[in-house]
Amino acid sequence: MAVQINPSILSADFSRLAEEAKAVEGADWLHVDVMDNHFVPNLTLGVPIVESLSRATDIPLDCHLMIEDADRWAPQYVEAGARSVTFHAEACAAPVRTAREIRAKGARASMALKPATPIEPYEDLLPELDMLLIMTVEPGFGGQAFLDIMLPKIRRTRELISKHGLELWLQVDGGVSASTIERCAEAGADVFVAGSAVYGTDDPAAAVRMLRNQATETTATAGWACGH
Ligand SMILES: O=C(CO)[C@@H](O)[C@H](O)COP(=O)(O)O
Ligand SMILES: [Fe+2]
Repeated sequence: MAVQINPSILSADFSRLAEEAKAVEGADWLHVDVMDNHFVPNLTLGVPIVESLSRATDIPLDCHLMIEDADRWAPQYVEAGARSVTFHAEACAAPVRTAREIRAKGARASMALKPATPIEPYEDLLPELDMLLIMTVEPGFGGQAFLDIMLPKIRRTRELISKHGLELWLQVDGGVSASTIERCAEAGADVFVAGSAVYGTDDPAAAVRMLRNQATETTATAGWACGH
């Protein structure tokens, strides 16, 4: 029953991605932010770099697609080596079909919600997913301040997961750091993405360990049970 810490390479040095992956050995997943300059006002990387990175590291890749036309692209990221693929609800025309395609190709299927997107309309879809990502900043950039106003949504999502008895992981992404991770864990998150709080330090592996300890301690005393 362990929490998971996923460093985001958005805050790493893009010219040394393989080394930056080694710098966080012990992390559960490597979080890869794919941005297309349409869904979000920023541009990062695509399928060829995910392919190369998946060959360069043993840490499984958790691809967060901040791109339009997610239905078309999500399966291609599984083929590129991603073990988990997250599409945005706001960018996906057929989330059930897309989630099933991701799973059929052998990866974990995940859906993300921007801060203004409520969870309630998606309650019936949750069994189709392996993870739900609640954005705790507006997507597009690393290093933004954590949005406390997302805590009630995390709490409501955890309640829905419990109500339906699902094995769904609940990920938070954006502004997660030593000063915010406990609030997220207390509200019900069990998978934590951290970019600047990991790669912005001198010792990224130590930052991962510290975040893990904090989240684990909080989870142990929180009123909900971590599902993995
Ligand atoms: O998806 C995103 C941003 O859109 C994130 O994954 C960021 O990379 C998180 O960076 P920090 O807020 O942790 O610095
Ligand atoms: Fe992300």
